[in-house]
Amino acid sequence: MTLTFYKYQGTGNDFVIIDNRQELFNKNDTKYVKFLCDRRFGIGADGLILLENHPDADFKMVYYNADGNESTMCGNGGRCIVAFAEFLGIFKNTTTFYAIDGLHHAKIEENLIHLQMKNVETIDTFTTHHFLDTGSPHHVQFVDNLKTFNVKAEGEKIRYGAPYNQAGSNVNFVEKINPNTFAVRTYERGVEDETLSCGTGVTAVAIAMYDSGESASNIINLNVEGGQLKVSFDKVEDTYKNVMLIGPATQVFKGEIEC
Ligand SMILES: N[C@@H](CCC[C@H](N)C(=O)O)C(=O)O
Repeated sequence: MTLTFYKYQGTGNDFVIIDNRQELFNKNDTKYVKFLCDRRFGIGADGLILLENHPDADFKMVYYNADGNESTMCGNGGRCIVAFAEFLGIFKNTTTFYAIDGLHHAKIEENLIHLQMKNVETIDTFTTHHFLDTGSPHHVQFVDNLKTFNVKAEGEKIRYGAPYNQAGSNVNFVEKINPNTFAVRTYERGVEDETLSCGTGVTAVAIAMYDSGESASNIINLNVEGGQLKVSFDKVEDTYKNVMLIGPATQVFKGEIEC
């Protein structure tokens, strides 16, 4: 049997995406998902996404990390699946879909995907870092010389260390470029390496920078290794609402693989 797949990337965070509306994909085969994401023996990706039917929305997103395990929300994957759903003709202009963290609204304007992320109420602030959940858990920490920083080695120590331990956290290292712009490099849990971009990660960085007074702007530019993203939000009392992750998402190729 052959499996048809699509490859997408959003600022260099890359995904295998499969139209699973007929529910033919075996969702419990962790080893097979890991194989599809393997860059040497499989197709190669940071994660795999299934597009499925949902009774109350245009579609449902199911996300797996490259290690083969289903995980929490993926912001760049969310932007890519919106582009894929539009390509399939599921919607025009605006859409709503379900992901593991609830309902998301999205639109496509001038080739950019605007994805509404979940509200953020809690930000834990420490002397060295911030921790918050933007759909996935994120540790946010300033470093000097981000360009030459060893993201994999330092990220791995934090991801597996206390208080995160085995459950882990994604780890974002940040440098301020100007009051509205931050450079970010992310170590991703479940990929267990640096990726070129992390959507929930830059969302966490933008909110943490505003919350800690590093930025007074509610529209923040994020420079990641794979390109540029924007995050906007409104702070209403103590909650960050209307959180939007904005950036490109591109179909790279379509293929078939034996399964
Ligand atoms: N690439 C992602 C985050 C994916 C989830 C993460 N690896 C986790 O398991 O927490 C993004 O763009 O948000």
